[in-house]
Formats: sequence, C-alpha cells, structure tokens
Amino acid sequence: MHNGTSLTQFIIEEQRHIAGATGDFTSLLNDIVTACKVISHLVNHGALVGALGSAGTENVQGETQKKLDVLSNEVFIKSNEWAGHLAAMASEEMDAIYPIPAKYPRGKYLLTFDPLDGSSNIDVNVSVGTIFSILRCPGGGSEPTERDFLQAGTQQVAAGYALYGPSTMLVLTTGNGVNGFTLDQNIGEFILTHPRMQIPADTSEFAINMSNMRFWEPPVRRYIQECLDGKEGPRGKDFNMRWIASMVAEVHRILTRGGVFMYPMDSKMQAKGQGGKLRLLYEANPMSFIVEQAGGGAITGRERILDLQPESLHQRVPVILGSKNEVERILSYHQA
Ligand SMILES: O=P(O)(O)OC[C@H]1O[C@](O)(COP(=O)(O)O)[C@@H](O)[C@@H]1O
Ligand SMILES: [Mg+2]
Ligand SMILES: [Mg+2]
Repeated sequence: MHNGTSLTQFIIEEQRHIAGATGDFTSLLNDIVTACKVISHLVNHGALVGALGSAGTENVQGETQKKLDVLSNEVFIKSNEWAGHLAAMASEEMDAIYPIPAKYPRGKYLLTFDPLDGSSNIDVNVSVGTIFSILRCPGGGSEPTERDFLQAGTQQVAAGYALYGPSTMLVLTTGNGVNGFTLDQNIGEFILTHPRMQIPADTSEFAINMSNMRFWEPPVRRYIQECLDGKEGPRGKDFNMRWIASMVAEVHRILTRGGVFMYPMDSKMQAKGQGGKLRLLYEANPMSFIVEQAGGGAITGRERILDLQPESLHQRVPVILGSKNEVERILSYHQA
C-alpha cells in the first residue's frame, strides 16, 4: 500500500487476508472510524462545544467521569449498534456489557473500547485518544454474555487507537503489521501516512509515573535506577524520560521512535486488591497486539500480556511494553 491510500481503501484490502471475513468486518471498521472522527471534532472544539469538565458521575472503576468520557462513549454506541456486525460491546465507561438492542440485527463480532484515554489531560488540552479491540463472538452472537468477552488477547481480530493530538491519527492492526493514518480535515478522510510502523529494538527513553517510585517492586526499581545512573552506571549510556499520562500518546511515541512504557504493579495497588492500573480488555490487550505487530514486546513483568486469560470485564493488569530488548531485560530482572 502506498502513502496517500485512504483508510477505506486500505480496510477493504486488509479484509482480503482475514479468514472468513465478509463485508461485515470492513463496515464495522468504518463505523468505528466514523465514531473517532466525531470524537476528534468534540476534542478539537473542547469548551466551544461544552466538552470540558466533569460529568459529576462515577464509572465502575470508581473514577469520576469527564463529560468527554460520557460523550465519547455515547458516540461509540450510536455509531456501532445499528449496522448488524456486532453482538455486543463493552466499555471502560459502562459497568456491564451492552448487548445490541433487539431493534437492530446482531452480528458475529464483539467490540471493546476505551472511548477516551488520558482523561486527566482533557481540561489541560494535552493529547488524548480512543482505544478499541475486535473479537469474534463465540456461538455466533445471538445471546452474548460477559463470558464471551473473556478471551485472551491472542484471539483479537483487530485493534487500534485514535490519537487526538496536533493532528488526529488512527493506527490499526488486523494481524498483518501496523499502519498509521492521518485525518485530512479538508476531505474528512484518514490517509495512509505511516505505513508498516516498526519499533526499534533498542532505546534510551523510558516512560513511567515516577511519583509511584516508593511503591514499586525491586525489579522495576532496579531497572529505573540503572536508567537514571546513565553513563556512569551498568547501562553505560544516558536515558531520557517522558510521561504524558495518556497511554495512547505514549504508545504512539514508542511506535514512532522507540521507548519503553511502564505502568507496573505496585504495593499501593496491591494494598487495594487491584491487579494494576490499566485495564486488560480495552487498554492492555489492544495496545499489546499493536506493539507486538510492530516488532515490540508487551508483558506484565512476568508474563506475555496477550497470553493472559481474562477473568472479568474491567480487570486491571501491570503493563510494560515497547522496544523488544528493553522489555526482555525487564522480564529477566523479574525472573532473576
Ligand atoms: O494519572 P497517572 O498515574 O499518570 O496515570 C496515567 C494513565 O492513566 C490513564 O489515563 C488511564 O486511562 P483513562 O484515562 O482511559 O482512564 C492512561 O491513559 C495513562 O497512561
Ligand atoms: Mg484509558
Ligand atoms: Mg478512558
């Protein structure tokens, strides 16, 4: 595929290599893309469309929802519930699964999504995103259940994210590499600008929320300390640090120039009985699929994320992903 190809064209081409894919998959992806375009408009217009501030409600994770969390969730539901490709959806902002209402036909796919990622950055005009993952519904989709969503990340048919930054981009994998598209606001179409994205195996850049340092496990503390020791330390080279607090923006930086992103397990979360910060089904799994398809690695610290068997819809896991050699080094520190 050459630069300048539209996303619509690209999706039709991609469908050709997916076993059993019919037009359903193509138009499902197009509906998701439409939802991201609408959310991009809301993000870009912020206060002008009343999209800033708190919604005054809490989601199942006990987090205060932002207006844009709720608005983006509604946009995703409205764009994807009517066309007959889905059996059900699941979202960060909805406690239970959302079976497609009886007034619409049901289809063979399941969609999980984080409608607005990086919510703490909305009101300060820093890049945010949307993350999504597509699964097949066991049993064809007539009576979908929560259990149907609890599939290992290796079962994903496709995954992607939209990044609402200086430009709006969409990055997608269907298991055949990773491609990035930029929204041409003039024609309202995503255009292929970043074909076959690859993550460099080595890096000198790490991303972690340092304010949690005193709660980290020894392997993570050792890895970060060695990065901070730089040239004078065992790594023999200096490292730079970044933390945007929007997972989508961190992963996009890593896809573009390498790096390692870490939201590891820590004693504060353990004390709360929490399995991590980020959610397996609609953050860790789709991002791990994309990162692995771009030549990187994605682990919990001790295991490959895509091999995990999900136990619940909003399950949280530790996430360490990015440049392959760094991720393998961090894995070895956990195994040591
Ligand atoms: O506030 P912290 O500890 O920096 O955490 C930031 C992390 O939390 C998240 O914002 C969680 O995602 P949501 O905004 O979708 O809830 C990630 O995007 C980001 O990596
Ligand atoms: Mg998120
Ligand atoms: Mg979110």
